[in-house]
Amino acid sequence: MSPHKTQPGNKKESHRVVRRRNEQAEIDSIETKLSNPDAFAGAKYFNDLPISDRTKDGLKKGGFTQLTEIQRKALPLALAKRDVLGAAKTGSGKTLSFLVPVLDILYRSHWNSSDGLGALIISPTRELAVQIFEVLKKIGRTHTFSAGLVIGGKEFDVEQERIARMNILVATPGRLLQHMDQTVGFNCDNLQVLVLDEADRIMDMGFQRTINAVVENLPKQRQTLLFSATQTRSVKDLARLSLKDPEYVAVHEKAEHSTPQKLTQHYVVCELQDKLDILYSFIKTHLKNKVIVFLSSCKQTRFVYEAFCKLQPGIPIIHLHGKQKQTKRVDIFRQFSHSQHAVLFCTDIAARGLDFPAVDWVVQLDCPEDADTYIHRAGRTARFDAEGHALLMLLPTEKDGMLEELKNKKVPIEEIKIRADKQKSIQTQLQSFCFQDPEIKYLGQRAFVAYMRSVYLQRKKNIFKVTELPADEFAHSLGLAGTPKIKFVKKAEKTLGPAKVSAIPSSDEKEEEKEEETQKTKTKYDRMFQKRNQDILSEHYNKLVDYEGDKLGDGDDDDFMTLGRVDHALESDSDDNMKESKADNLSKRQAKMGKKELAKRSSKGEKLVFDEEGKPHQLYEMVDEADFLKDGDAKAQKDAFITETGELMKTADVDDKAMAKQKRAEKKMKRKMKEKEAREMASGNGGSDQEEFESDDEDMDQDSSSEDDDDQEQGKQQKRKWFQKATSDDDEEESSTKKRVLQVDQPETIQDQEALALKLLGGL
Ligand SMILES: Nc1ncnc2c1ncn2[C@@H]1O[C@H](COP(=O)(O)OP(=O)(O)OP(=O)(O)O)[C@@H](O)[C@H]1O
Repeated sequence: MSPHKTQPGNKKESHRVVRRRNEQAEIDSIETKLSNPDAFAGAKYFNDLPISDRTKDGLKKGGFTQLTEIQRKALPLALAKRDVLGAAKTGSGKTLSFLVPVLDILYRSHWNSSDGLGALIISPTRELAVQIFEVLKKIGRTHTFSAGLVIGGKEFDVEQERIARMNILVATPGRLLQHMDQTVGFNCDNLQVLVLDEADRIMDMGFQRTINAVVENLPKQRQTLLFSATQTRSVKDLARLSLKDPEYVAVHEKAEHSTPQKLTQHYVVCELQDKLDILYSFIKTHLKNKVIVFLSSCKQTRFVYEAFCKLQPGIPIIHLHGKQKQTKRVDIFRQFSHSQHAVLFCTDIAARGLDFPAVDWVVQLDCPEDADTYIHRAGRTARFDAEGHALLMLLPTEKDGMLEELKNKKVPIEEIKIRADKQKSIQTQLQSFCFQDPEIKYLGQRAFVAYMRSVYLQRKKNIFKVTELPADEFAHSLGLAGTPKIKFVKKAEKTLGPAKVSAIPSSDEKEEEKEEETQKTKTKYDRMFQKRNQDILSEHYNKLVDYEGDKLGDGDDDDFMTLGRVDHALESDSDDNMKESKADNLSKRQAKMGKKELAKRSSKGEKLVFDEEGKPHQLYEMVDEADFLKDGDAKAQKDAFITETGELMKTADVDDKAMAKQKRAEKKMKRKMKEKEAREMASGNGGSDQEEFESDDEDMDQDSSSEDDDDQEQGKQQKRKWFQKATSDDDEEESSTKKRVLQVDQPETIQDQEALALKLLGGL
């Protein structure tokens, strides 16, 4: 029992009163100790610090006993209600450096549900917010605060309902501001603590204005804690705006290296076209490891994921990128966290802050944009006091520039060579995947363009040299038969091997040029395949067109480069398909022409026979003359054929006419029914219940689709994602939505988590 605790003095004193008195004594004692926070500079354990028994209990239950360096330095100051600007290496324990003060400061203020919002934690990404929320749940379950996640990706009005009741919120900037603007009853006037986590990333992601607007809505009299892994200028700017006389806590500033001590770091210099072979060989030799592979775009991530799944290397493969639905991303985060051996292909969405336990290797397949991004990516392994390895793949053209950057940032990294005998080529397999599966080929093309684009867009031109990339070889290494044509929207005209790069001179002219380009690239096949109902290939092609359409919304890849012409070898395919297209697939032009005119213009049908090699021949070429004459002379055979075919056509014509008549009758009937209903409505009788119900359903569909519009992958409503596996995102989504309706015991979605957290943390 703590020294400040007392027993009930007399029977009339309720346990509640005693508890209150004990709590107050504990709080008084803590406050006294915190009048000199420097006295705790040498603390080793959480128990040595002046924090509440409840928080200590939560920390113990969460498995946290010993302090990390940043915690030792930042906690006494933050607990003493000072503004803190904290900077420490990745994986050094910054999260607890602000969560412990948040809980304890509210506790010391006797915060309860009627006091409203007491602490606000802002994180740049949803994943990170979820992660912070989970740690909060872990250590905060001994308190009685209510806590919520405000990260978008779920219904705004549901959040609106709950947000006003929360004591602690973990939020992403955009969604938070939306609530500040639109949610009546969301009041931050009492806010005690504001936390800005991953401040460097908040700034990198362009949230400066949003944060400024959020801060404007907060009371000036508050405590602010700002944490960051790197101390950039923009972080200092942010600190100037939001902190008051802050205490600077930069624990690793004087350290020899900026990366964790137990992180072993290597780089390998290789050609672009060899990267996937090296990656595959690496994975095959690390099957008993947990590996994260960073790529530079969502499209590459998807392609490499799909292709490697098909290669079946013998280890679970998952992928994470910004185009996945929020729930899917959270699922993947959990799945990888709980895996012992797995490979995660991902974009930089997973580079900062995410805390996957026990990652053995971080492989940077594509060069990071700068040394800070390298440090963040590599920091996904060797966290806390664990060991880890990082491997960076550099192109010969990237080597000097990137190594110089890393040296300046105090990153100790050494070169290793790949043993040629250990390297296995997967190019033939990728080629055959692309050949057999147009979807893989399509993904490969997109990956190619996305990679080129990402290199082109890099700011550091001394490292990233797009014109020196071996475009053809790279395309082949992805399994593509030809190099997709790409266009840069930029001043100078450049050519990448045979891949033509056309130019758009200035932003003013951009739109015009774009239009022109669109006109130019509309070949016969473009036009033909835009008619959705033609054939399978057209559907495949339409996806390309659809995704090009996506570009406005997704802002990811394609507004800078586009696939000018698609390497499908479509010509013969499409001609055949056109021949086979049925009458109801006629183009508008053909339909206008009328059947008779069309019949006049079109050539007569020919009967062809295919030889063993698949080559077509006229019928007579394949028949021996003697055999042919057995059935009578040529003229007689011709007459018999015409009579027989004529009869068949007559029958077919009768059937067609009967069918057309029936359709007309059905149409007429429908029209009459509609007219009748309209008359009834006008005379005051509403439509049937059934109809009302159906139209409600339609609205619901529309709502649910718009709810997902942050996710470009969804593309067309109701349309199955073409690149998915049998257990697709859609299926999972659907089942998780169903689950949401049911009472859940185990938290599976963010809502479940929140509900659980409410139970655990709060007494609403
Ligand atoms: N005192 C502690 N005792 C044991 N484990 C700890 C302690 N503090 C933090 N950890 C663990 O160390 C890991 C890294 O912590 P955390 O995510 O807070 O680091 P970070 O500094 O925020 O990293 P990043 O900059 O990458 O976000 C987590 O798994 C966390 O559970």
